[in-house]
Amino acid sequence: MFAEENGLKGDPRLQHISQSIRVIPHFPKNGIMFQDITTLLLDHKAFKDTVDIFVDRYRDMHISVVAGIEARGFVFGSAVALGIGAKFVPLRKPRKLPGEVFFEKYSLEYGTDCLEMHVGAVQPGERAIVIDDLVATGGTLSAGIKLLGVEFSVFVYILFPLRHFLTYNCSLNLVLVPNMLYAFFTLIM
Ligand SMILES: O=P(O)(O)OC[C@H]1O[C@H](OP(=O)(O)OP(=O)(O)O)[C@H](O)[C@@H]1O
Ligand SMILES: Nc1ncnc2[nH]cnc12
Repeated sequence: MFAEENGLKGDPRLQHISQSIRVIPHFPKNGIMFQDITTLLLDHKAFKDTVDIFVDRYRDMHISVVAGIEARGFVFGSAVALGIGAKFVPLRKPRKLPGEVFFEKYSLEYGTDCLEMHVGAVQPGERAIVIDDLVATGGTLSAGIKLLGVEFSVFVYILFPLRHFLTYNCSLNLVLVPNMLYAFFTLIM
């Protein structure tokens, strides 16, 4: 579900947020159009509007877990968690979490990686949202969904503050995880 189709059509905040993202060609390697959200973070209004839109949407949905994907999902996810009154659970890159972990390996647009989550961070039946800045191949998001949903049978709502425009259609196919209930919400088409 896109923000524009969900009551935010014509909302000037969306265009401002979109314009605050810098695109850097050929980073970190040739052919990648890197969507740089650090410029959004420099713009207080764009950053606040981004968080507010997600807080307004998820505030009254009985969400008790916001899982943020390292590293950029931490920035947006922790702000949304505070706003809706949920706990924040970091989904981290390998060998960063000190306790016992569940893990999921995945492939990226420029390599392979793995996500880990602390055992005990989420309880069966909790409702969670997974937050990251964008989706490219969908590998990272898919790993995040599996970490939460399959292990704990949680309801998973997915939102991205941003998304990778060029490969979006491909991403949606790849992130579908069978036998799970989840919904997408994105800000920018
Ligand atoms: O849809 P995908 O192909 O999986 O790519 C999307 C992921 O790639 C980026 O993170 P990255 O792994 O570069 O790590 P970072 O946030 O630490 O920079 C981005 O923040 C997403 O997490
Ligand atoms: N094109 C892209 N821009 C920013 N982060 C990314 N992660 C994977 N692909 C990316």
